[in-house]
Amino acid sequence: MDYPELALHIAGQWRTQTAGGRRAVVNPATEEVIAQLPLAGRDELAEAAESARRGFVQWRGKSALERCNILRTAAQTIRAQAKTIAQVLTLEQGKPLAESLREVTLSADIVDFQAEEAKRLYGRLVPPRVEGILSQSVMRQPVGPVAAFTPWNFPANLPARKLASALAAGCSVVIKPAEETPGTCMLLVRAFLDAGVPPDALNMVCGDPAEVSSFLIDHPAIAKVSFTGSVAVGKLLGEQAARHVKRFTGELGGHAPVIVCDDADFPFALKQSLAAKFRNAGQVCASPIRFYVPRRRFGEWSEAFVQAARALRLGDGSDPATQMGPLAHARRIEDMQRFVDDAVERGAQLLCGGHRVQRPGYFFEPTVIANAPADSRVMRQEPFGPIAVLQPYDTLDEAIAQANALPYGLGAYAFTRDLQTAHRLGDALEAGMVGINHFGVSQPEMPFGGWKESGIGQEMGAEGLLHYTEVKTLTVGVPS
Ligand SMILES: NC(=O)c1ccc[n+]([C@@H]2O[C@H](COP(=O)([O-])OP(=O)(O)OC[C@H]3O[C@@H](n4cnc5c(N)ncnc54)[C@H](O)[C@@H]3O)[C@@H](O)[C@H]2O)c1
Ligand SMILES: O=S(=O)(O)c1ccc(CO)cc1
Repeated sequence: MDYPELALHIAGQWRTQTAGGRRAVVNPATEEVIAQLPLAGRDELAEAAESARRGFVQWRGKSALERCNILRTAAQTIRAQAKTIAQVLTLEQGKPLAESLREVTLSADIVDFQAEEAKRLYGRLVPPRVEGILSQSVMRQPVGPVAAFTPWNFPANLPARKLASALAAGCSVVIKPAEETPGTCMLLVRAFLDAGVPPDALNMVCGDPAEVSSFLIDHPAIAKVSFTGSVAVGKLLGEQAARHVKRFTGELGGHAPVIVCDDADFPFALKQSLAAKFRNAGQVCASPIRFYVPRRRFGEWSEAFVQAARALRLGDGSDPATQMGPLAHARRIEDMQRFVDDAVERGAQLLCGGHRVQRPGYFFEPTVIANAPADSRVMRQEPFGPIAVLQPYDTLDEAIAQANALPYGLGAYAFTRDLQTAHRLGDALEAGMVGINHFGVSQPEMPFGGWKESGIGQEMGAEGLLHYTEVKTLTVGVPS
């Protein structure tokens, strides 16, 4: 598999020689260096922001239909190149190739959906309350140049969400993908530019994350900030944006509960839960973490869960036999170990896993913990890895209270065969996305976003586009 030569896109040029030095990109399955990433210096960041300012004027001047057609062409290119992009994604991020392929084709679907939504950015005509007014309208206009920051867990999907919505709304973008996984984003950016997005309307930079985000958020050309990543960093960037009263969307961390009801179809719930838990090695913001299981069926659930977790085949994502790949980088391994050790020290039971796999690559065993005390770190912070926590409960009220007890609210799930219980849980669970009897809450047509500390705003769906717009009212009176 080939990994491309990396370049940044600044002020209409692809640049391989930049002022900020270079950083190695590593294959997490082998720990081998696969490329050198050029990093932007401050002058180049300023060039990118100024370029976005010019690009905004050009891009917002195009009709919605024109923008739609260009974005749909980009989606076609992404689909046509899906296999190549997926291979690059697996090389830099580690997930199994089939997962990468699905992610890339879904990214094309996200672009298509937002492209079509561009044509439906409707306004309203409001009857005037005084005489002499010809029209009183409410409209949506693009917010302006956007600074977008995406992490390494979905190197195609997360840039696609931001680029599709921002560009569909008529905004220009400076995107900073994670330095661990820049190749996939570079191929997406290329697809948009080849499709006809003006070169100044789409810049891609990399560098030191804190320096780049700080520089761009403060830069006067930037009107909106969109960030996906941890709650801690989201708060920092949100605060910085707020100081300039700049618009901010944050897709932050979660700590998703799963309530398995007494009446659930256990084999079905188990199969779905295992697939959702260990997909992308658990590095998914809406990944299920806390499984609440009726006490009388706890042993049955735990045994089956552990057996299936132990049976997972770990390996290089490019091997078709691999079911779970490595973690994205070395820091994640250290963090997993801290979560496990802390839980065990505080009295939780380690049912399986809990250690780094002794082989090259950042592999961590699928890990199952039971009866973790509420003050253990794994019950308070997102592990963002292959760790599941199994907790018994006595009443559904108690399970709901525990599910809602954390200051996060991204995904929440439940399994039940009873329609009334399904609706009760759908109403009671405090999360932006609730899945009953399934985990597929991330769809191009549906808004994706968190409650509480899990975020602000949504991406995808019709709502996703609105966050890249400002409301303007226009009142036209009779000339004299
Ligand atoms: N919501 C998500 O999809 C998502 C994705 C990746 C990581 N995370 C969270 O991040 C935690 C730690 O991940 P990590 O070990 O890579 O740590 P990290 O905080 O160093 O990096 C996480 C991501 O945020 C970016 N980032 C970090 N500081 C930034 C800043 N000041 N400005 C702009 N971007 C910045 C990084 O480039 C990376 O993409 C995870 O436990 C998880 O909670 C969340
Ligand atoms: O693969 S998807 O289910 O579409 C998905 C889910 C969550 C996230 C955010 O971490 C990205 C993609």
